Amino acid sequence: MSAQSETPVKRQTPPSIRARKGGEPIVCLTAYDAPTAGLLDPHCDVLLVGDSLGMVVHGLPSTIGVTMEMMILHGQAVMRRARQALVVIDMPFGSYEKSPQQAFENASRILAETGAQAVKLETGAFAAETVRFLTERGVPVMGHVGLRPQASLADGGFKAKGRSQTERDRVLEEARLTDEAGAFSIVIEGTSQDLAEEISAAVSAPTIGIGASAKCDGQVLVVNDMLGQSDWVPRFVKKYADLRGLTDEAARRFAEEVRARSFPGPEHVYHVKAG
Ligand SMILES: Nc1nc(=O)c2c([nH]1)NC[C@@H]1CN(c3ccc(C(=O)N[C@@H](CCC(=O)O)C(=O)O)cc3)CN21
Ligand SMILES: CC(C)C(=O)C(=O)O
Repeated sequence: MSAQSETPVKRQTPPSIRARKGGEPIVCLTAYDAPTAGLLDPHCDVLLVGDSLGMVVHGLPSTIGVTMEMMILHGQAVMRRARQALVVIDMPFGSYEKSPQQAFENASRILAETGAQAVKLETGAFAAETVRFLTERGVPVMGHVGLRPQASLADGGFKAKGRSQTERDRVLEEARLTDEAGAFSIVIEGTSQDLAEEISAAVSAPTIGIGASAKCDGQVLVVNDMLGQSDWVPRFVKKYADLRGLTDEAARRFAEEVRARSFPGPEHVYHVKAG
């Protein structure tokens, strides 16, 4: 091999992520566009094209209005820059609930049109049959239990889970069913630490927490939230940067310089000789 040739990168796979159960924590962030995917890829095991993009990128009030077309378009953008991370794409509300067949049609379309390696489904008890149908047919599935944003209409908002024993038992059962149906990993969102710990111990798939404590096999956050770019964040978010502050200050300085006619300067002007 010549010195110039690029070393081929080995990409994470559903089995390589599954093998991380109880081992080195799985690092996951959401990504919705190509440049962000390129910046995050060297640091992450998994990049999730979450349906949170409806709220974070498109300004929708919830994830209910997100479409297959939106997921595919953003999935394609992320796949153009993700090199070694496993890329997982959310199935939007309405694309998988009707039947396992409907789920397979839409999941296979997402995989074929984006080149991503797996899909994620919010897995209430009803979804166990669907997860099995997909995994048996070659579609790697990430499950998602606890606070399920696509259930926000039925729940009356985004509600953390695990407050009553009945609710704890139900979420634990949903995680067990998702695991038995063959999911290669399971997101646990918005639960008490006890419940997250109990689920993580009960399932064979690695769990990836968001607002579910450190007692999971990995962690995920919405990238715009951890960069300090969102105007509102759930309380489980830690901000690692202040992009709102940086953006506001940069826009303010640009406006000031345009109004003062000090931008553009001589170095930003084309000097084309006449003739
Ligand atoms: N920007 C953003 N970040 C996210 O993490 C995120 C989204 N959007 N959109 C999709 C889902 C929705 N998520 C949410 C949305 C709201 C709460 C929330 O309001 N939590 C309350 C506690 C609710 C309760 O009392 O049970 C909180 O105070 O954080 C939590 C997760 C997580 N996901
Ligand atoms: C918050 C993560 C887990 C998610 O499901 C999303 O980004 O939609």
